[in-house]
Amino acid sequence: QISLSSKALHLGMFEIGRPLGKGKFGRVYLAKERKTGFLCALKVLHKSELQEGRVEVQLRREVEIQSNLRHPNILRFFGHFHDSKRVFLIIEYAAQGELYKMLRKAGSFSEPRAASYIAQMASALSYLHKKHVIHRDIKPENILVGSHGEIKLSDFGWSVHAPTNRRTTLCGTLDYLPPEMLREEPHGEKVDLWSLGVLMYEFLVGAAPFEDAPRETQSRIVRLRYQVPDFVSPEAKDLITRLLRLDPEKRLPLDQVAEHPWIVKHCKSQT
Ligand SMILES: Nc1ncnc2c1ncn2[C@@H]1O[C@H](COP(=O)(O)OP(=O)(O)OP(=O)(O)O)[C@@H](O)[C@H]1O
Ligand SMILES: O=C(O)c1cc(-c2cccc(F)c2)nc2ccccc12
Ligand SMILES: [Mg+2]
Repeated sequence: QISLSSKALHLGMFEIGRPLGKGKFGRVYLAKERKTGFLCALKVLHKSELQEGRVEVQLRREVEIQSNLRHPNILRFFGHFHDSKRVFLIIEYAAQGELYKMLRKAGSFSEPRAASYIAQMASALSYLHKKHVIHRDIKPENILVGSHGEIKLSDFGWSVHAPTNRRTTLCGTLDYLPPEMLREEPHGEKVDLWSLGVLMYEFLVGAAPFEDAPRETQSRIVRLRYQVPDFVSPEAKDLITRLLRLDPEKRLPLDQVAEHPWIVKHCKSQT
């Protein structure tokens, strides 16, 4: 268990290893804490880029939110420090990398595998919502995989404390956006339930339910125009349809997701 006091934090503490990936604002490296040999990921962000991107406030919020989260399916945030040019984030190393890459390689996931992931996501989201944190950017790209194949929700750059009608100039895909966010209306935790339904669909089908050209995607979302292929089991289809509801209040609550027959059937741990 790594315990880093912010005083003692500086780059010298770490042996920098291979690059793990590159995000919009930062490169991420494998790092080893010299004293303990503890492996972690070091996200390096350049202050100049943060200022140009006008994302300083968002980064501070991401750091503030993630610092207080402790859950097996949420990527752990250990600390941060900065020098004159860069901000460094020390985060848990997800040894099996991106779920997105696994999904693209496999095409789609088996129902047992998808059910296990959805159960873990429901557990992470339930923890977050109890703290009135909404993630708002659930998608395969933001889910990493730990050394035992467990999933780790990451990327809290868009998370906020609910409720909010924060205007998000989202530049990523529209595929996961619920109708209320597309309409830039006030929204709450239930936006994550919609995205969980989109995620489940994409795990089982290999493509998102409203995937199309951007304008078509937008109109298909607000009209709830999607179809579930016949190879998807009736139980799985039932859960998808209970999450993809235009009215946020009608989306299946997380505790009922965990007890849904499709989840129970595939997940040993009934706890
Ligand atoms: N903790 C980690 N463990 C293992 N790999 C990681 C970790 N964090 C990031 N990576 C790798 O680095 C890539 C970029 O990291 P990350 O997604 O956090 O950047 P980002 O700023 O969120 O980029 P974007 O906003 O475009 O998603 C990830 O896609 C992943 O491949
Ligand atoms: O020079 C600074 O004081 C500075 C600090 C931080 C910062 C400090 C703690 C947490 C965090 F997420 C970010 N971010 C920056 C981004 C751009 C330019 C300067 C800074
Ligand atoms: Mg990311």
